[in-house]
Amino acid sequence: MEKIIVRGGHQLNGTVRVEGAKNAVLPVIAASLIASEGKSIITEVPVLADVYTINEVLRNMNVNVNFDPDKNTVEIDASNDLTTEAPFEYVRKMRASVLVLGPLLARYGHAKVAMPGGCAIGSRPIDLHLKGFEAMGAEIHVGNGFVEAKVDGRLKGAKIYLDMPSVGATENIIMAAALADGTTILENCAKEPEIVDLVNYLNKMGAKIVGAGTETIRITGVEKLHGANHSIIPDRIEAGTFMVAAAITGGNVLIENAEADHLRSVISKLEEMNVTVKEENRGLRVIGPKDGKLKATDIKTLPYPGFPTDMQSQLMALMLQAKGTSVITETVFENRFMHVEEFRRMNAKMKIEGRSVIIEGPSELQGAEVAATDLRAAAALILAGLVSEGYTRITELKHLDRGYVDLAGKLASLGANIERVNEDPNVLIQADQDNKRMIARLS
Ligand SMILES: CC(=O)N[C@H]1[C@@H](OP(=O)(O)OP(=O)(O)OC[C@H]2O[C@@H](n3ccc(=O)[nH]c3=O)[C@H](O)[C@@H]2O)O[C@H](CO)[C@@H](O)[C@@H]1O
Ligand SMILES: C=C(OP(=O)(O)O)C(=O)O
Repeated sequence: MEKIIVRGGHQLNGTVRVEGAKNAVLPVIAASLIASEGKSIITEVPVLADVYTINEVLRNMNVNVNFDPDKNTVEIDASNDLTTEAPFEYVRKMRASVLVLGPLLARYGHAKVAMPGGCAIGSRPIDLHLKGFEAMGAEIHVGNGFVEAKVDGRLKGAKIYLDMPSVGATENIIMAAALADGTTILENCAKEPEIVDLVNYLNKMGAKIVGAGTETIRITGVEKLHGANHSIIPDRIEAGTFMVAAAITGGNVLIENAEADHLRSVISKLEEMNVTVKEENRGLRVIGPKDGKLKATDIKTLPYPGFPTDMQSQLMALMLQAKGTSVITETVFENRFMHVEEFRRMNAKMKIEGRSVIIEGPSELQGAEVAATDLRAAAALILAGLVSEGYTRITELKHLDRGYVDLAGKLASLGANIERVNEDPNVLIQADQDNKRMIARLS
């Protein structure tokens, strides 16, 4: 079994570079399906398990996908005749597989994708995606574990109001509307930077879309789209994770390629907590409090530009070190507190009250064996391990690998005492022997 083992107590210093954004590259690769001619070359592609999965989804549909992980590029040629199905084996691994629905429906008038189930952070339905397609004239059929969308001829432009600004629904509806007959006006849509990145790519492919990054997006349908070259924006959540790593260890880290404008809510909370954040030419410099004293604060997760739910668990790790009472309220997902139990195993003092977690800090964190419950929980447990007494062992790394490129290696390059190991689960090791072995390996 693979584990990450962290020995707490090391300050982080130096420079680290963030990769292209997972949540931008997945819709961009899905959108490449729409191009009936030409080739797309996508650069700044992070080498993540999710990128391998979306590439497989496309290959399974007869798209030529050529991923060069050494160059961080993906070349995509979707000009073949494609099949229009995404089976459960992919959707189960990665919910973002549902993002092929919009592009396939736009290009072929048909798409069949396994229904995504719930996941560790909530039930995550796709009703808003489907309502949008229906408003454009598609017939939706849900049965036998699949959702199938069909339209005779082209979709029709429509006025669509989203009940909530869902990121995935905004992306799927924009992609479907790109080839619709007429204009689609999408209101109350998501404003995340990843939406803007997707729209920039679609416009390079020949689409006519305005308003991305605002509440209303206007899509004038065109007859066809072609391949285009595009560079993925930096990952604001990976950047935010390193910001917390610097802050929690009282270090001084330059996070290259971090985009300050995408991180305003995170920067503002860190500053409230007594962390210094400086904008530099190459990125963001984050310096932990000189007196070592982090201040308690409250956060409420919200759609962009509010505080991102994908940074909630990392901030929770930081709040555990802050003096006083901090409150985190999760409003985006119904059940994104699974990591609280794992933090408690590390001696964290906190309680859940409805959609909020109340944290009494600072907690004297102790190393323990903990399991990642989702991707950001994995990162948060590693962050807590950086300041815990003794060794923290984090398992279930499949979650981490979906969204972070070599997080352990990058933290080690900044001075963390951290290692990824492959341990045989059949060998039972006494705690003291285990510790001796680790001391030999890490010190
Ligand atoms: C690949 C990707 O980009 N993933 C991000 C995307 O996920 P994703 O696109 O799945 O998130 P959404 O914005 O759609 O979900 C937000 C909320 O809306 C609800 N909802 C959504 C769609 C729908 O049809 N009906 C419905 O009720 C969801 O259950 C959730 O409670 O945005 C989330 C919110 O910022 C992030 O945490 C994810 O990292
Ligand atoms: C929840 C996340 O991703 P996904 O929507 O791909 O599950 C995330 O990136 O934290």
